[in-house]
Amino acid sequence: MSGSGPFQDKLTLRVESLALSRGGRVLFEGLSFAADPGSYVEVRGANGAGKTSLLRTIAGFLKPFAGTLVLQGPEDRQTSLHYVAHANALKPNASVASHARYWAGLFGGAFDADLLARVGLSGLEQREARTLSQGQARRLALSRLLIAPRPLWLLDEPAAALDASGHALVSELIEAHRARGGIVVAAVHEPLGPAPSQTLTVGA
Ligand SMILES: Nc1ncnc2c1ncn2[C@@H]1O[C@H](COP(=O)(O)OP(=O)(O)OP(=O)(O)O)[C@@H](O)[C@H]1O
Repeated sequence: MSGSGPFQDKLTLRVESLALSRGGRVLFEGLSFAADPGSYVEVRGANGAGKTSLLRTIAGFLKPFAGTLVLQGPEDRQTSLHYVAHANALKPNASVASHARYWAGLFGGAFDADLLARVGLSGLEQREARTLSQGQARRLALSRLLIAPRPLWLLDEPAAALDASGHALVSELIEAHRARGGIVVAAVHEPLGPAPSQTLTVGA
């Protein structure tokens, strides 16, 4: 799929002969791929293969052991991407709405109760995060994707803990983002639904 929306021509990701290491051990080497606007890259691999490490490297939190990783776009890396980690990183005593307001301030977006409805959290706005189910907490973590538009989404097992409607939601979010010219790189154990433009297997 090639994007044609607001992110078209905004960002490209080029990875050449990438090698990553953690704790003095090389996880994988020789990984090359490119992602243009509208791309959806699925990252597969066994537990411990290095999927999360790859996402964290693209996000700029880890340095490659070897190779090059170039994110080319008009803005700097941190304002070009959303990284939704495996852990939801919610504040236990803060409400659903206050998380959304906090992210709106942090990411430069706007709080909008409709977006909480879009991720299936209608009626839960005043609930503290510690009282949410795992799936509801995952939906809240994903809501930040809608709060501020950013061209690159790095998603670590985004559908973890989600029910069938949650899986459909993740698919819809990814397809809509691609249609706007966004790029999605997702670490998964099972296919999410949308046909990937590329599937990478790390640590094989
Ligand atoms: N801080 C760390 N120090 C040392 N080793 C680490 C550290 N973090 C992760 N590792 C190791 O790096 C390897 C890759 O971990 P990573 O989380 O990237 O794998 P993954 O493919 O995402 O796994 P999973 O499918 O289980 O989520 C693992 O062997 C892990 O034990």
